[in-house]
Amino acid sequence: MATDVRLLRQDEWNTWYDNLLRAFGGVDESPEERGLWNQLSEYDRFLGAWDGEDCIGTAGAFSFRLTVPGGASVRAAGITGVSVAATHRRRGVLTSMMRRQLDDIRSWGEPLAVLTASEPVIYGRFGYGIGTLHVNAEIDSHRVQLSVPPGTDDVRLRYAAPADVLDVCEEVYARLVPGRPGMLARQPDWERLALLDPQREREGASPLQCVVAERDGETVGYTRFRVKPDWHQSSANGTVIVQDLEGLDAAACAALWRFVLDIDLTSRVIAHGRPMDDAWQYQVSDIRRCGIQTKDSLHVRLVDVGAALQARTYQAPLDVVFEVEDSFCPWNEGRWRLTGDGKGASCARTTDAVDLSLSVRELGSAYLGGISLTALAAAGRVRELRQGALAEASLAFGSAAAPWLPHGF
Ligand SMILES: CC(=O)SCCNC(=O)CCNC(=O)[C@H](O)C(C)(C)COP(=O)(O)OP(=O)(O)OC[C@H]1O[C@@H](n2cnc3c(N)ncnc32)[C@H](O)[C@@H]1OP(=O)(O)O
Repeated sequence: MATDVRLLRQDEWNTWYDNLLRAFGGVDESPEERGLWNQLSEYDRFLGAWDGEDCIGTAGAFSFRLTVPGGASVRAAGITGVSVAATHRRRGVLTSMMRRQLDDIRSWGEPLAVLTASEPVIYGRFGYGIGTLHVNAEIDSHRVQLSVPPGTDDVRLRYAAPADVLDVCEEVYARLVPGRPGMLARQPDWERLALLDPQREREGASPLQCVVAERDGETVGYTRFRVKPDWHQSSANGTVIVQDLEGLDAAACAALWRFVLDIDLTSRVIAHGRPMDDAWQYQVSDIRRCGIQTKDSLHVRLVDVGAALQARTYQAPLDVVFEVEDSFCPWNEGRWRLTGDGKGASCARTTDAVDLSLSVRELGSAYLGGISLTALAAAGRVRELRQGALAEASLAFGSAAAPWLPHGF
């Protein structure tokens, strides 16, 4: 079969998108949702695979900026919309698209590629490693109390229509981005995604609601959520489904968490995709009643090992030589000396003796500071060739704030 992988043309978008939706089950989207994704598509970075006239593969790469440890905002391709028609699966179409895409990303000078995976098994072979985890919580709010920090009672909460306060919520979001690796600087129109309120996702819940947190007239946080009433049992047992909850400080966050946990006629709070170090976990009276699970979130690929490793800073001084294996992007293969500290880093080719041997996938996992090199070594995926190098690198690669991707793409 001759498959043609090429840039998507604007007049092909509807066909391309129908193929993508079908690969995910074929459920329709509202015109508003579809229109927004159309608008966000970047034609010079989106690929289609064609078998004659038929679109049989899709893949895109948004032009993101990703916060890395130290706070720099680094160019990163946000891989999206990957699909292959079920009629053409397991014949190498995805592999051809990944080949073209990673070559393109390299030619654009972007050191990183990131994605969220429908199935984590797909992307390791292309050099992606799990770089962030997140928490999914289902909290029994009748059994869990929150002990809040000083200042929480000074935070004023008020309801507002989500669209009416979008600008102030975005200001809060923008202030949080540099402080947490894994967050994405907002690109034009991406803020509208948070307001999409598809009927199919409500499953009996209310339209999106919003509460902003204010102090001295300034917005210091917000939450967007839905409420799903449940009158079927002897008492009301509704559920609060949190979409976003962000605060600029501990008191603002605590006020918002206390609010969602205390809404009358509800007994459960579902909050998925939360940071691993979300503070409420250390404020609740009974963590076992919070139904906590962890899940892989952002998968990270170092497209240019040298540029990526020197774009971040390191928690402790380090000077290590890595031997990197990268069969899919062989330009990364070989020895790299990384020296750095909390102020900056440099990473260059070397012929010096190797300290640590690993594949580019492990570097992707460790890159944002969420998965430790020590843990990867314990799993047999990093080899230490100079005693002490593993502890040194593992400490240096860490991050004070757990890396977190706040939304999918
Ligand atoms: C970032 C995102 O957009 S994530 C979304 C990914 N898309 C989806 O999940 C939609 C539904 N699935 C699909 O569209 C397709 O099955 C895809 C895109 C996952 C795979 O496309 P294919 O063209 O079949 O992949 P391809 O033939 O290139 O496979 C390459 C290798 O990966 C393996 N592979 C691919 N998909 C899977 C999978 N879902 N599970 C296990 N192995 C897989 C293949 O077996 C093959 O292995 P091999 O090299 O050892 O033989």
